[in-house]
Amino acid sequence: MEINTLKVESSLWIGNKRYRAALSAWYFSWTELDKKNREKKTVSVRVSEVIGVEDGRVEIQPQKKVEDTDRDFTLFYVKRSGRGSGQGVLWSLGRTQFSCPSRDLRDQWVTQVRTALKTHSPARPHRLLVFINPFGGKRRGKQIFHSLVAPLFELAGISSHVVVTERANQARDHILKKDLTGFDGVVCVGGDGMFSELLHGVIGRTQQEAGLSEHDPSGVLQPCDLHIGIIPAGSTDCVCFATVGVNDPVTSALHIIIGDSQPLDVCAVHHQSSLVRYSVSLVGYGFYGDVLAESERHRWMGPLRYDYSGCMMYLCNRSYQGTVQFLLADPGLSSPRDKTRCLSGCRVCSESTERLFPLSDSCSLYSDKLSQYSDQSEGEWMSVSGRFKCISLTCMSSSCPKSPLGLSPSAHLADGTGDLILVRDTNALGFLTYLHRHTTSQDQFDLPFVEVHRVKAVKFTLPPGEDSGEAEKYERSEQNTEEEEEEAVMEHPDKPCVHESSKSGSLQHLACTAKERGAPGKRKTSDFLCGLCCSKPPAVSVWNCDGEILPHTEISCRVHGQLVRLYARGIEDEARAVGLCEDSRDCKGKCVLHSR
Ligand SMILES: Nc1ncnc2c1ncn2[C@@H]1O[C@H](COP(=O)(O)OP(=O)(O)OP(=O)(O)O)[C@@H](O)[C@H]1O
Repeated sequence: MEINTLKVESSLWIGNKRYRAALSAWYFSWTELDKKNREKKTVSVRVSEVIGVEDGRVEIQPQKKVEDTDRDFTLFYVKRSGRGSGQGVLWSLGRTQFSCPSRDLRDQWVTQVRTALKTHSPARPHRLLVFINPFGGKRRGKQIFHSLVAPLFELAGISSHVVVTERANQARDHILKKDLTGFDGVVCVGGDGMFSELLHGVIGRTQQEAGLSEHDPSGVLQPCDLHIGIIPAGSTDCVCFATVGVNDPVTSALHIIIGDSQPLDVCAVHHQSSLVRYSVSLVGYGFYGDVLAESERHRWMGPLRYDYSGCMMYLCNRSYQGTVQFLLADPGLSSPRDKTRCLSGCRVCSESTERLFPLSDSCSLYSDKLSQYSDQSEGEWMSVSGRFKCISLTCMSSSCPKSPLGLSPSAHLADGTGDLILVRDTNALGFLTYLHRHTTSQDQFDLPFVEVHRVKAVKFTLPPGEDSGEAEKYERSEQNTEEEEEEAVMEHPDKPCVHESSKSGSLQHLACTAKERGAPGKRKTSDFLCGLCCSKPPAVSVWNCDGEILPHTEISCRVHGQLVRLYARGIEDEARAVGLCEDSRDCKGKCVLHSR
């Protein structure tokens, strides 16, 4: 079998220790030998996780240094360097310098490793379009890219075209309008807002090219070939956290280099027959909408604004009336309460690929765009009416550092479904219990006022007679305080704001307007406090769609299975990732995958 075919095998030295090294199609392994030729520990690196090989003794960090000796070569590879603050495994750049007995042998090793990389890692990107938001997070995007990421890309032979954005939506517009021939993927250096720009650009462009309308709420969308990479550099990096397991620029860069590919479900949100926005993590009404709206008024607080606004909105103790209709997913496939986790190599997601794209061959996964829903009947629509503290739809667990298991711990990244969580009106203590359970491993769905459903589509309507234009009114009432806005803009002149009139761009207008409302201590908070703190609570909330406020209250959502692909592999199970070599016939179980 090819797996056992050795490309090259010889004695090599690391320092003054002798090793028996072997390169097969899938692994580069080296075993320390003692003076009596007895084997000691073996280190084994998957060829797919080799970043590059260089002649001589090479260092790239903190600065590139090359000592061009003719019997040495340096191997760079993915090294698992422990657990991050979340669920996932931190990656760093492993480096080992080998010495050969002769120059010929050195050249043979280098050539064979490079050939193995070409043959067995075909999905690696060669050319990337990188967008850096210089204002994201702590404004370290440029520094993060140039000091941590660019040297890795260079080592791996990836050429990158870098665009430092000068305005909101520049990245989205660039992807929608410019010639992208030759690019294998697009990368953002920023937070969830930047990711969302790339998501909208990539999906929009793909639909344009396929001649499909994004505005039909029940239409099928063409899955996107262009991969998206995320280098986390924002104040919220939830999508990166949920798809890689850690928020670490080096880990993400290494996933991009080796061409990891994680399909992702996307929820399309429509109002009547217009696309409003795409979401991958949260579409939330009630509490989560109110917290976002409130937090936008306190941007000057930085990331603390979310905690502050969460407390304020909790104290307000609001609830809202409405009707939620939902289309159930097949309960035989998985359930939001089955206590499973969607980890790297998830069985439910990989079986979903076959179910969502049954006519595709493995080389061209998305060759038949219409296969996705062709064999599915719509299924059964259910309806729930009442008063809700919050309504959330999430296409992924939405785990984040504050909630390591997330909004829906058993949600899948790529099974073509979302989890709908309905939290009915309850007393303040009950709701606090629900919220608190997100920060522990206790089951937040095991409460009498909470229900969760795995769904393919959702519709929300207000009670008859309720004004469906309330979200717009909510916005307009905010615009009345123009003087205060001007002051806020004066205080944050470096956050330019672009107002747009296109359908999807209108959201940016809303978000921008909210961003402009940052003046501390000048706002009449009484409009927003209710329940415990004020007399007239609002009848209608707003929708929070991946951190943006939607301009409509009555919306419909449909999950599009595996619509985009990220340079990621889902959350790695540490035990499996750093475990024994899978090639047990070669190493007889003694081999450890990469040193730590
Ligand atoms: N040059 C720019 N100037 C102003 N805004 C920009 C610029 N480039 C991108 N943006 C916008 O800034 C928003 C926030 O960016 P990003 O997500 O990278 O950072 P963040 O700190 O995580 O954001 P947030 O403020 O939402 O927490 C995005 O919605 C993006 O559209």
